[in-house]
Amino acid sequence: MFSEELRTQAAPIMTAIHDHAFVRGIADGYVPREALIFYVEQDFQYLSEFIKIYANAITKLTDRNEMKFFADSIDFILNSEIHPHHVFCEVAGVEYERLQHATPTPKAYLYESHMYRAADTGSLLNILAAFQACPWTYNEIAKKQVREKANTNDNPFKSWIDFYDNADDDSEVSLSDKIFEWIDRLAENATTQQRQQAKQFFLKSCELEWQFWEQAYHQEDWRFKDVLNQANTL
Ligand SMILES: Cc1ncc(C[n+]2csc(CCO)c2C)c(N)n1
Repeated sequence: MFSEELRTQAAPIMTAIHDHAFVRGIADGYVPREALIFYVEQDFQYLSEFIKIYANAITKLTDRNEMKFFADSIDFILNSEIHPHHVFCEVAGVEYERLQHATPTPKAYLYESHMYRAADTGSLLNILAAFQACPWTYNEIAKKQVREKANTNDNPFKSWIDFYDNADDDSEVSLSDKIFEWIDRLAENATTQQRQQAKQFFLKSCELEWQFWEQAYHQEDWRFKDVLNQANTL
């Protein structure tokens, strides 16, 4: 199965995500305040682009069920995905509204551009492969933390963990499992070259998920951020 190949090849990246200091911090109940703020600022920007890319993907579909999947995903990001941001803001003691005007950092910009590049190929297989790192890695993080019983009442991130553990639990099959099934159906009719391209999109997105945690933990920004910000005011 193609999706098994994807999971197997992404395993070292998934392990590094589980072991990342930010992700361990969520399980342990402590993440430095600056890291939380940086994450929310960048994730807000990233998710706004994500919505636009999903909307763009709908234009490539003819099947109503498939359209519904992307429409539901847009609804989820707009209306539900703000909850985990509120959790981080509460722990950091900052107002969410104050974090909604950041300039995308190099890694956020790279991840967004990577998704647009997948969309530009016009291939639904590439789009789903590039998207899939997002629900897959978050669901894996949450499932592992629930198995480790990290979501105790005294963990300030309890509701973050529960959110990503339950987010796709309204049916037996999780959202990321459904996307993997969809990827498998498309891969059956794809050439070896098309499958390789989709795999590249998936694996790079997985690395970019790791990079997203990393940049927030170390607050990695543009070296000449002041120049960029100044240009906005002129
Ligand atoms: C960098 C980054 N990656 C993944 C998510 C989580 N996430 C965003 S949308 C979605 C499901 C809908 O497709 C999930 C699980 C995030 N917030 N930020």
